[in-house]
Amino acid sequence: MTTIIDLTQDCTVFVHADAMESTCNDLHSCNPHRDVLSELSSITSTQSEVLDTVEQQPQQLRVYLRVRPFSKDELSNNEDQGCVVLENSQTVVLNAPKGSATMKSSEKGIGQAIHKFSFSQIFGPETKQADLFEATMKSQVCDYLEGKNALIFSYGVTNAGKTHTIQGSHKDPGILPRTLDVIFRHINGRQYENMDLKPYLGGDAQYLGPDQVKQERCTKATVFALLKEEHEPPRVSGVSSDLFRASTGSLSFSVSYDNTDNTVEFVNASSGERDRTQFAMWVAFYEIYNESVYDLLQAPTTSKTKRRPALRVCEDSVGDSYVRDLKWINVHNSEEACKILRVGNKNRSAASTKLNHSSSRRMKNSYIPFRESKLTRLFQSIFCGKGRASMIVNINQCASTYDETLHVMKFSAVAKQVIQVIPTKLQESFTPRLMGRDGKPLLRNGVIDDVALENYLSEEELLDDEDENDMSILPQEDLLNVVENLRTKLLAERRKNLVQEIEIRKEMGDAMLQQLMESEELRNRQVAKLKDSYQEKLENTFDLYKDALKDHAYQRALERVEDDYVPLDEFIAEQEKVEALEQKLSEMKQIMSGSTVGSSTVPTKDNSSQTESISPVNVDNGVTDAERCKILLEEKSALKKLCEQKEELIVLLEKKFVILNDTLQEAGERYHEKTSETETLQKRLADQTQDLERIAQDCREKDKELVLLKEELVKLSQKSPILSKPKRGFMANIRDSVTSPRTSTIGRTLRKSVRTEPLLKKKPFH
Ligand SMILES: Nc1ncnc2c1ncn2[C@@H]1O[C@H](COP(=O)(O)OP(=O)(O)OP(=O)(O)O)[C@@H](O)[C@H]1O
Repeated sequence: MTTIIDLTQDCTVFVHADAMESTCNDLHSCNPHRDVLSELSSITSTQSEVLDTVEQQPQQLRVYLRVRPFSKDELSNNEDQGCVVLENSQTVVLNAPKGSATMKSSEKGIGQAIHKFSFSQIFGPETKQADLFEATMKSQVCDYLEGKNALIFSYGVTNAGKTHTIQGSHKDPGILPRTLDVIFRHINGRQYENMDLKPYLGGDAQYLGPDQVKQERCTKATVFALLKEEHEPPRVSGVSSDLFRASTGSLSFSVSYDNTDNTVEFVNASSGERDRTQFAMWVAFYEIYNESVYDLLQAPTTSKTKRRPALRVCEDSVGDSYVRDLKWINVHNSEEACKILRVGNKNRSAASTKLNHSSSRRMKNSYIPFRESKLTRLFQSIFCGKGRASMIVNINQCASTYDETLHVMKFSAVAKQVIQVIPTKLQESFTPRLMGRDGKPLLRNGVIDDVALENYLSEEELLDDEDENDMSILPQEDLLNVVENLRTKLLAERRKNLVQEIEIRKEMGDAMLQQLMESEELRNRQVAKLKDSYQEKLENTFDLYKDALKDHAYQRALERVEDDYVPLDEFIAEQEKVEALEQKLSEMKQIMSGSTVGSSTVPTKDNSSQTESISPVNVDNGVTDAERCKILLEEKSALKKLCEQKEELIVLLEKKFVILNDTLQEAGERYHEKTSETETLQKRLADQTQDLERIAQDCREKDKELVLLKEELVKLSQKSPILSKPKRGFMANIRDSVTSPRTSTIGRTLRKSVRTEPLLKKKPFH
């Protein structure tokens, strides 16, 4: 199987080409489960004559670099800044241009501005398509025709030359049409015309019945019909004759499968064997987009809203991955193969146009780890040693895409490292077998192994949709059994799951309730604590404010008293003045009433003028009575005003007096309180002084007693020194304590007890 991939930024396109070799014997056997490859007889061909030295390296992955030339536009846009320098055929140096993120980082001391990479081989801008094919693909195509799997893929940023390298143009074909051309040149005249030998699962082939063959023909016609509306493009054959000259003149291949162990071995070509070999060539074309696999030979849906059906990736019995339900088309020449390529490209561009119109275009691609991607799964076996892989890294030399280019180079370096460390596995059996988890086949001699099946249908297996094995390889009856078994198991699993779910829900509910209650209680406790502390703080603050207000009011009252203070003498003098004036006023009123009574009988127009005219001219210091009266009236009103002011002042003062009185009273009360407290304390002090005196007195008495006792002791010891010796009683101790007070602890203790005991008995401290 050869797989050629165009690994673009957003999707990956695969073109599979499977060539199967077989003898003409047994080709019409219709048993689809026969291990057809084991029946293949040897085929002959001439062996490859020229092998590139680079390609002889035993690497799993060969990584080539192709640098495309600048376009005219790029040159006029100053994209040529010497970013890519080819040191030799295997080493390239990348120089970060000014303004690139790499240069900016290196200026900040992060990373470098110059990077060096080495490849299996580097192809510069001047490399022709034919030269690239010769140098990279020749030996791989040779291997493929010998029965080995091959994988070729390109990787690079957009506009780097991937499509040009893989597909090329009609005038300048890339490695895919060239490969097809070489293959068809090689199998020319030895093609197996019937369509009844078809690729099956990951790496097998199966015979088809007549109905299935009809179906295949119909499918092929349908696929080709998709191109009918197009103008027929110039035929590839015109170019392929050049190709033939360039690439196949000296090339010939041979391959043989051993009948017993299916190993592949080279067989020296002999013309007789070569004539008996026939080839059937099948191609498929699909893409992986956003981790979904789409068949590009499937006619696109006409509906604007309906999505393309995605295909599933399955594993066969030996663990080889394959795309299930993928369309394989039997092709007989490179023209047919290229038509398939055009159909796929057409469907691909139709799908991408539709995608651009639909909202799903704004869908963000989620990151899929390389190990778990569909791409890795599909080509795992090749990366693990069941074939050879080549990666062509495509780059442009533009300064504006330098950072992306550097990223591609780094990725390729890593990919090479990763793939090289995957251990090489031996070629495994091609027999399609479904293996259980314990490694035993599920089907032995057409009978299902119940134990193996039981193990196989483990819970995990049932639930894992992605990794399921393909049951379609079992016979129909067995399939029914498997389906029945699965149904029973599924029901049992569902029941079990339901019970488990109910239990888990209950457990979770209980746990949550418990947690809720606990947290509620904790919260209540915290709230109560907070409430208490706030209450306390509030009360303290309230007390503080109360005190502050009291002080303030008291201060204000004192200030006001000071402001409005009038000395008592002044006040009395003022009052006397007021009284004198009032008296004078009443006298004047009397005088006035007398004069008014005398003139009231005579009606006049103007009372005041009348009064003036008829009043006697009472000359006193030159002022008439009328004038005096007027003055007095004015004085009276002035005095009245003054009186009113003074009365207000008196009221105010009285109020202040009341306040002052209260304050004084309060102060007096406080003073009394303090005085009584002081008295109590003084009394207590006097009591304690008396106690002290009494104690001192006691001490003095005790001292006296002690002196007496000492004297007595001295006397006693002088009188009877012999008697004193054996008597080590109380008195002896006293003597000891007295004679050696510093050294005897007993003495000290005794003195202490003698001194304190009576005191304690007499009056205890309180
Ligand atoms: N080696 C080359 N020699 C001459 N022209 C080339 C070469 N490689 C690429 N080109 C031209 O550069 C342009 C971009 O190439 P191509 O379309 O193959 O890039 P790409 O990597 O497939 O881009 P995308 O990922 O966007 O499809 C095309 O016009 C192509 O013809």
